[in-house]
Amino acid sequence: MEIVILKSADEIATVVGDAIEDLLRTHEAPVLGLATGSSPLPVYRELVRRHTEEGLSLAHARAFLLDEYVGLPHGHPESYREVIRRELTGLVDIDESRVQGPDGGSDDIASAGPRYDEAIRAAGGVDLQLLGIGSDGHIAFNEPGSSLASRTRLKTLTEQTRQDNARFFDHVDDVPYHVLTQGLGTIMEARHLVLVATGAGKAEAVAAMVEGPVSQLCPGSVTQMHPHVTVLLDEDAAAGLRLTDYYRHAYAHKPAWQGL
Ligand SMILES: N[C@@H]1[C@@H](O)[C@H](O)[C@@H](COP(=O)(O)O)O[C@@H]1O
Repeated sequence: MEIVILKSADEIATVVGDAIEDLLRTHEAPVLGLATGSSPLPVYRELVRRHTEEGLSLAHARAFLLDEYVGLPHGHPESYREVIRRELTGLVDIDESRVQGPDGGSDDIASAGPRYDEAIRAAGGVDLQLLGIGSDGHIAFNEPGSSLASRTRLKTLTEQTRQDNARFFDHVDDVPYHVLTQGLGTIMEARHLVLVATGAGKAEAVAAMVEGPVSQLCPGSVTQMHPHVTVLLDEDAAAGLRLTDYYRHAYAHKPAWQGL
């Protein structure tokens, strides 16, 4: 696991933007894993900027979302599929048919998860998966207690997550109780995990994820078992870590050929 501590969310967006640009320029059929929440937004703004100002193309890419609310009507402005359209895919040159999320509006939620995992597999798997982390250590919508081997399936949100996400809705009562989320096992199959966390509110979750035990109590900690993980933090989000001197030292001496 590589820990990169930078000064600001904009600096993080530049570094992640470089990694995504490299993937887009070097792969014929790149598959991106997209996350929602506020943490990846600066990265999306940077990709839109590179597309608009520098001609970076996403037309040959495919994209899969991490998760989706269950029960919101198709096209609901806070459904994650709509959020991604608004923040990224509708602003660049990727055709919307190449962007897929778990079908939270399906009449058959029980089979929607396995179907989604199959779609990711059929596309060749995710090359680069963007991730954020919830204040309780969840990634995607895998709440504490999630099986570390889980596949895409229905989960029930904790009340804390419903409260955290209430800011996007008129009222907390409007936040769905259920979601369809890629499982931790599904996420772990992506070839490169890129997790972004900023702000003091994430410091505790980041410390548990990076330096705590691998445990379903902190679902993000499963990423310690992945061979290629990059965690990008600002100073506030890194404040609870113990090995920061080493992380900075290693990044300062990183061989250029390694990329992210
Ligand atoms: N399902 C999403 C997660 O993918 C995201 O990581 C988390 C944190 O969001 P934020 O980045 O806004 O703190 O929110 C939601 O629960």
